[in-house]
Formats: sequence, structure tokens, C-alpha cells
Amino acid sequence: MTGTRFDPSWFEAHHVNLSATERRAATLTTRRTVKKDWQAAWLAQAITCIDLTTLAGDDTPSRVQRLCAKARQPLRDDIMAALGLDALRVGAVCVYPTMVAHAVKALEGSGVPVASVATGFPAGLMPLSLRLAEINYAVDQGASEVDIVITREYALTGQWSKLYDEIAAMREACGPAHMKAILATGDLQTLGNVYKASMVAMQAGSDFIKTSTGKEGLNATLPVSLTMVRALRDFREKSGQIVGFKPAGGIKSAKDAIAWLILMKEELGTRWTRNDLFRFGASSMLGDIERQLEHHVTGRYSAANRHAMA
Ligand SMILES: O=C[C@H](O)COP(=O)(O)O
Repeated sequence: MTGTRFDPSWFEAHHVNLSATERRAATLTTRRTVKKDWQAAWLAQAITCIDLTTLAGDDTPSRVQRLCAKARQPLRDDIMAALGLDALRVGAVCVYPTMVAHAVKALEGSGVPVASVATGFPAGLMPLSLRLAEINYAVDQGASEVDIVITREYALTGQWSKLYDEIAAMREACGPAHMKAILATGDLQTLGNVYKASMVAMQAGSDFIKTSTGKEGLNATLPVSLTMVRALRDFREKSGQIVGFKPAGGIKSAKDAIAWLILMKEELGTRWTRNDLFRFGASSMLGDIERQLEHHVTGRYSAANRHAMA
């Protein structure tokens, strides 16, 4: 994404109405239901949008290899056959930088890209030069997508041009890799700040804007997501550029998957339900989707532990 020059007039006076946003978010899932067969199709679609993630201090190459095996084949053969599907894969596998090479090797030939968090994930509190070096390392290791974190202080104190410069430098360091800007919305205090940070991240050239690291006290929510997708819409109107969206953190169930797909379809249209413009950052949601699809095809539920991720 090329982005635009820094232009605070696109967001400075913008006001987000908290109660209207919450009301709209609440009605998204109550006004519209997805019927049975369509539900299975939507869940299969959701799988293709998952950035299957492991971001734990005790990650090991073998855990990453197991996750990659799941990414190659997210559903059991019998469920695939019953759904009439012959190929399905997740959007990407997302890991820490030192795990990238292991993931790249395990995914060879599958077409599944490797995403890496970088820039001092999750807090980002280290010098910019080191954060940029970390991007270079992740890309050298084979990451074709990089999930960066922003300096929350800049958003909390209204230093929007500093935020723009930081993100633009990260965008440049990513080179050909796609960049997702994690706003850590749970740290940003107001939906107004979420909207402004979204706009700045897009002006600075982000390919995706992403809600959360999964490590904040409050992760992806529908009101925050609604605020961000409206910023996406406004940015498209103003710049003609199309940016993707990635809710992440705490999204765990098949029901969540449907709720976010409805949000994208209703606010932005079907185009934004495909994995070049929409991803879920999730470590465990695939297990619940597989369980629901198994129920759809067999009429029985299996234990959740039969759908381990890694
Ligand atoms: O970006 C992805 C998140 O770290 C995953 O969060 P989760 O473990 O709550 O699914």
C-alpha cells in the first residue's frame, strides 16, 4: 500500500458516538442470522481468513511444525468430503521472528504465507532502530507478512505526526512484505483515538489495520472493529486506496467468526470477507469451527480437546 501524505484534517475533528457504535455493534448479530447450510459455507470461508497463531513464550519448533500441519489441512478428510470441499487452507501462520524459518520450512509448497510479529511485540517499547532491525530479520527469515505494533504513547498524547513517521519507516523496512499495523486498541482509551490511529496507520501505508496483540487487557471487540472498518471506508472514499482489516485476540468461537463476517459484509461488502482483505488473528478459533462443522455433517459434537491446534 502506498498510503498518503500525513493529513490530520482527515481525522482531527472526527467524533465517534460511543452509544450509537455500541448499539449498531449489538444489532449486527441479532438482526441477521445465517441459516444452516450457509453457516457451513461461512465457516469454511472463515477458515481461509484465519492467521493461525502461536505467540507464547514457550513456543518451540515442534509446536510450530504441528501448527503448520494444521494450517495445511485445517479440517479432517471426512469433514472435507462431507462438505464437498477438496482444498482448504488458512490465511497465514503467525509466529514470533525466531520461529519464522521453522514455519517457512514446514509450510513449503503449501502456498500458506508466514506472518511474523515484530517491532518489539507486544509493547513496542524499544528504540525504533532496533524495531526496524527486527522487521529486517523477520523478512530475511522468510516472513511475507509482518504484524507491527505502534507506540501507544503517540496516540495517547495526540502526537499523530510522530506516529505517522514511525509507521511509515516500518512500512519501508517491510519492503515487499505486507504490513499489518496493530493498534492495541485496548490501550487507546477512546474510540476516537481508535479512529484516529486507524487513519494515521493507513495514511502511513499499512496494508492492514489490526485491533490487538492478544496481550492487552481488552482485545478485539465488535464496537472497536466497527470504528476501524468505518475508518477503512472513509479512507477508501478519501484516497481511493483499499486497506484490509484484522481483528485479533480473544476471538475463539465459530459464533464469533460469523459475527465478524456479518460486520464486514454489512459495512464494507463481500469483497472484504476474502482473505486478501480480511484476517482473523486467532490461536484457538479453528478448533471450535472444526467442531461445529463436524456437528453439521455428523449431527454429533466431539470433545473440544479432539481439535487441538498444535
Ligand atoms: O494475533 C493474534 C492473537 O495473538 C491471538 O490471540 P488469541 O490467542 O486470543 O486467539
